[in-house]
Amino acid sequence: MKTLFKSSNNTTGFKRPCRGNKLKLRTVSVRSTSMTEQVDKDGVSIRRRPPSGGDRQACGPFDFRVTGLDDNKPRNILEEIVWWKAKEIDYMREKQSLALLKAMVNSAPPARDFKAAIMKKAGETGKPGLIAEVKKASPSKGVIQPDFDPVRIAKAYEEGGAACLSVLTDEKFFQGSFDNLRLIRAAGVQCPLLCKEFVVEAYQVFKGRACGADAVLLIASVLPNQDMAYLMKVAASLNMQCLIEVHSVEELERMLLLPDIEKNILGINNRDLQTFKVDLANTKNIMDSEAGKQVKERGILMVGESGIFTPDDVAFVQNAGVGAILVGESLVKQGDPALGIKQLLTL
Ligand SMILES: O=C(O)c1ccccc1NCC(=O)[C@H](O)[C@H](O)COP(=O)(O)O
Repeated sequence: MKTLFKSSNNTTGFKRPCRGNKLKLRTVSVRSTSMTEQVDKDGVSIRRRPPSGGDRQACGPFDFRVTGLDDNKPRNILEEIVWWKAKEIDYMREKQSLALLKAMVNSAPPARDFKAAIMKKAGETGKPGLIAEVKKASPSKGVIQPDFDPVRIAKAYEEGGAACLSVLTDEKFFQGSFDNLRLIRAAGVQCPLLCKEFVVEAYQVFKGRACGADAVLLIASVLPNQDMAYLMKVAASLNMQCLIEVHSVEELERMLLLPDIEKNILGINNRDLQTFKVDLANTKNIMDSEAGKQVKERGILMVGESGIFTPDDVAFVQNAGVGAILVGESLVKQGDPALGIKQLLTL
């Protein structure tokens, strides 16, 4: 895929131009307001790296700055996050090799069944299975919970009736960490854990498993089908499941072409990452589409993600056809997150 190099002053760059250079416009009409976004030939809207490489380039022993890189800025927050990941993974790999992670994975307790935990809870309560998110901060809201103790919050979520937990591991944009995953698992929390990371490489999946994750997030706007299928295989080889996130009908159609999609879970994100606007109608519109009907016929478990604050919101996405919900902000900011879950799900 990509070929990273270190230049003479140790900055990181890319030898190959971004495949996202050949972009076309697509009108996404599933939201209440239609919007236009750029997608490449694989249907991917997020460019994985700056189109002209890093701001410094290397050629043999020389190192030079490329000027006039007007399109070399991230177009939205997801692009900014993904571009940062290349550097972050390099740094992580220097501190902890893949070989070391593999050894940790081999001696880790087995992964738990994420999907089964959701279905079990949903069956018991008649409500969508809750994936409660351990989230300190976000690019859209800044710090959400200043008094952030990940283990206390995770235990409260479990006590309140969450089926599974989502643990944000991104440090720069969400103030999360892989350590939080490890600490929550080590504290004896029984709910299966989702590694909520912006995955672009297999290394991150191994890292998540080594820290105790049972499932991992993969985002359709970031990963073309070939990469998605590869990362799903990596996760399956570690007995992990994937939460595959879409935000449009087109992305859902593309994901439905993937082998073994039924063994995993599909999520619809209600947050528009260009504007940060959250609209629960995104879940309904996608579920009402032809692709949404196929999802129901094929019995694929769907998750409504983001912007769920009230029992009415839960009812709205449940009526739209999802079997699970992913909730962060509305629970994590409460003094008593266990009570927050009971009130949200009216248990
Ligand atoms: O939450 C953000 O601001 C955000 C920005 C950029 C990329 C992803 C983002 N959120 C990730 C999520 O999917 C949410 O944390 C998750 O769905 C929970 O959402 P919420 O209940 O609204 O906190």
